[in-house]
Amino acid sequence: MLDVDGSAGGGQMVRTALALSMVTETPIRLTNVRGSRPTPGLRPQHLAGVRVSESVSDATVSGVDVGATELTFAPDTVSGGDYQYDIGTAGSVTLLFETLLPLATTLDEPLSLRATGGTDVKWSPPIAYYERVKLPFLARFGLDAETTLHRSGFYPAGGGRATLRLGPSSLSPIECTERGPLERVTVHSKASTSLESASVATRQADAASEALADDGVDHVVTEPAYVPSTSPGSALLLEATYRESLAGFDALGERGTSSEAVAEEAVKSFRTFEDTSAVVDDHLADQLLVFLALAGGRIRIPRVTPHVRTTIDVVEAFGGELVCTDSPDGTVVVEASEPIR
Ligand SMILES: Nc1ncnc2c1ncn2[C@@H]1O[C@H](COP(=O)(O)OP(=O)(O)OP(=O)(O)O)[C@@H](O)[C@H]1O
Repeated sequence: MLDVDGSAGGGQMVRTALALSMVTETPIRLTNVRGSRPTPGLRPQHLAGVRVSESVSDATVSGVDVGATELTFAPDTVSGGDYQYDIGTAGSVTLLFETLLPLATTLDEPLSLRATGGTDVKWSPPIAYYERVKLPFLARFGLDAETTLHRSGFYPAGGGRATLRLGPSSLSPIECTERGPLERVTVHSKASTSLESASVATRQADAASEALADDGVDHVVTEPAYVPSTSPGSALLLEATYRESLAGFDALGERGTSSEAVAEEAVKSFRTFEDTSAVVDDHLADQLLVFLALAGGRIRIPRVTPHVRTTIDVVEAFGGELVCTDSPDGTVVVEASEPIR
């Protein structure tokens, strides 16, 4: 049984360890789960990841409870088919998808997961980021995956629903060290129907469009959407298309924050990224590493964030090696010098 020490990180270490355990068919013992967080141990959204992984890989597990700081997970074979999971809170649906996404590389038949929870919640990829940035980027390297949004779910009630569908995939090496010129930015804005009278989605889109126009950035704005949801909320995504890459910059509305401030937050992240030569944004950077470790290749990321560091630690526990080389302009090239398997 492989020991994976989670003391340096949070939920992402749990998800990455589960995914690599299933892909490599390696039983694991996870210790010091979410050791660096103020409330260590499994939270409901991490428990969801373990439970779904248990179902799809017919795993034998022990120690799986909210608050558990140690658990064992011994997968059998991953089976395709249709699965469902209700996180029960506004816990992130996309982070639940994260646990299964790498399984596309090992599947013999399609797999789908219909999940209920938060689709646009803090500290996780909003569903539009998944649909417009992450999955299209990985599709370029052979990942067959798509998401369908059935209903948006915001904090605190959640109640959002989305389906992830995976097809058997064979990845080519992720070689991506130059992004090429910016071709355009696409602005996607949505808000709950209850916020339509305040024109929230429209104002977010207009403010983002104005700021991009001031910067002389070629951009298009998709029709602002008003969507049914249990709790009110709003989300904005700037999808930046470069000749060789995609990057995303998102922000969520919350009580006390103006629509214009939401736009400003997303535009500011885009401007910061534009000032670098990185190929992927800070979030895709850490989310891609598991695929880099499986497929091989090299990517240029903005910097080594704590999430990047701890994902590299998990990859190393599974026998892979990701080497970071600093570039003179401050970006970092991560190379899979030793892919897993
Ligand atoms: N705004 C965002 N857009 C895209 N991705 C995001 C965004 N915010 C966070 N992420 C991604 O979500 C993941 C969050 O992982 P993290 O381990 O912090 O979360 P967690 O499972 O909620 O656990 P914990 O509660 O321990 O922090 C990371 O991959 C991060 O890059």
